[in-house]
Formats: sequence, C-alpha cells, structure tokens
Amino acid sequence: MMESAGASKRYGRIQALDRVSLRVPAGRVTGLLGPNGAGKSTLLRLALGLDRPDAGWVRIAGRAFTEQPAPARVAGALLDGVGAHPAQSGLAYLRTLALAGRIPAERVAALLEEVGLAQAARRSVGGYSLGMRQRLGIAAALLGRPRLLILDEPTNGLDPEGIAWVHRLLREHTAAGGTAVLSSHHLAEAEASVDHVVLIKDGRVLLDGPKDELAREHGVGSLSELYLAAAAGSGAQR
Ligand SMILES: Nc1ncnc2c1ncn2[C@@H]1O[C@H](COP(=O)(O)OP(=O)(O)OP(=O)(O)O)[C@@H](O)[C@H]1O
Repeated sequence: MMESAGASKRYGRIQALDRVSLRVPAGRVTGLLGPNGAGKSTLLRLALGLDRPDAGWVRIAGRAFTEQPAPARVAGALLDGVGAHPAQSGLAYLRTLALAGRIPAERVAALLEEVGLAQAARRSVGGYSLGMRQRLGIAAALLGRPRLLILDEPTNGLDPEGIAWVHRLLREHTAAGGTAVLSSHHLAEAEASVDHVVLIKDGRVLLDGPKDELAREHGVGSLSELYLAAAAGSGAQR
C-alpha cells in the first residue's frame, strides 16, 4: 500500500534518510518505529509529496501521492499537528477541508461525533487542549475515508482513554479492510496494535517484517527488546 525504494533525504549536514526501502502491507497496522530524529516524519512527508527525496522514491497505492486522481480517498494523514487557524472552529476547519476534497458535508458532523469533539465543534481551535487538537487532526485524516491512514505520533497529549481510542481506531480501520501506519517512538505503546514493524534509526531501516516473526527470529518478547537487539546489531556492523 505504501512502498519506498532507496529513498534518501539530506537537510544540510543531517542525512535524515539514507536509502530507505520498505513495504507497508495492505490490511495491516504497520508501526514505523524508532527514536526521535530517526527519520520517520521525513519518510512520511516524502510519501505525501510534502517534500522531495534527493534520490529514490516513495509511492502510495502504486504511484506518487501527488499523482493520485482522488488523493483524499487514497490516504489521510495526521502529521505535524493540525493546520487549523487558532481563530477557526473545529467545525469550520473540517468543513473547509471537506469542500476542498469534494467530500459531502454530512461526513463532518458524523466525524466530529466519532472523534469526541461534537460538543466543542463550534469553539475556536486556539482554545482546544493538545488532546483535542490531536482528535481534530485525526478527524481531518479520516475525512475522505482513506484506504491508508497515516498517524504520526497521534497519542501526543492524549490521556489513557484517548490513547486506547487511537489504538482501537487503528484496529477498526484495518478490520474494515483499510491499511494503517502508526509512526511512534513509543515502542511499548505501539506493541498492542501493530502487526507489521519497520524499525528505523539514523535514517536507516534496521528491520522490516511481521512483528511476531521478527520477535521469534530474534528470540525476544517485546518491541523494545526487538529494537535494542536490532540497534545493537546495526552498531556492530559499522
Ligand atoms: N526541515 C528540516 N530541516 C533541517 N533538518 C530537518 C528537517 N526535517 C527533519 N530534519 C532533521 O532530520 C532528522 C530526522 O527528522 P524526523 O523529523 O524525520 O525524525 P523523526 O523520526 O520523525 O523524529 P521525531 O520522533 O522526533 O519526530 C532529524 O535530525 C531532524 O532534525
């Protein structure tokens, strides 16, 4: 559903991505996991056409996202928080996005209910808590009923109930036939909801495969242990 080959990106002296090749399988929750600064957000920005790779490519559903005829139906993303103006209400923000994406206005009311913002819909986004902003950003990502749902650090600012809700949402999305990418540095939290794992560090892919298979192969019982085993292995190779 999402694929990259040799994707590289440098910002000044920092090699944010170094020949990243990976595959995000359809119908699964893939965890794009690694420490701060690993290159996760950079990869997602390249996937969504928000930045250009220096070399290689990232495609969604077989082609560059910017070349998709109906992009909102192919992928929806929460990346770098919410793009709403602080003075705008959550309702107005989603209505504007719906209009731009040719999405029926009725969908907005249903989504506000679904993400738990119905009561706050007419309040300005500037007064929202961090958790409420995340919920609004997730609503924006879901607007076009995308096949691929990309959530970059979606649980920042959410309380335990909100975190459980995000993980349930990911599971429900794949249970309904969709594909999801959860980008996170929080390995313990991702444990429960990811089926497929891409571990990334210093712009390089350490491991890419089904979680259970990788855990068996490395003789470990958790994602944190898997990451430590893979990171130690990559250090030894340098
Ligand atoms: N626009 C930019 N200009 C300069 N450096 C950047 C830019 N974007 C990313 N970087 C650098 O590239 C590296 C990878 O950043 P990226 O945001 O992709 O990491 P990440 O894995 O998403 O980390 P985090 O979990 O902290 O968001 C970091 O060292 C970051 O400082």
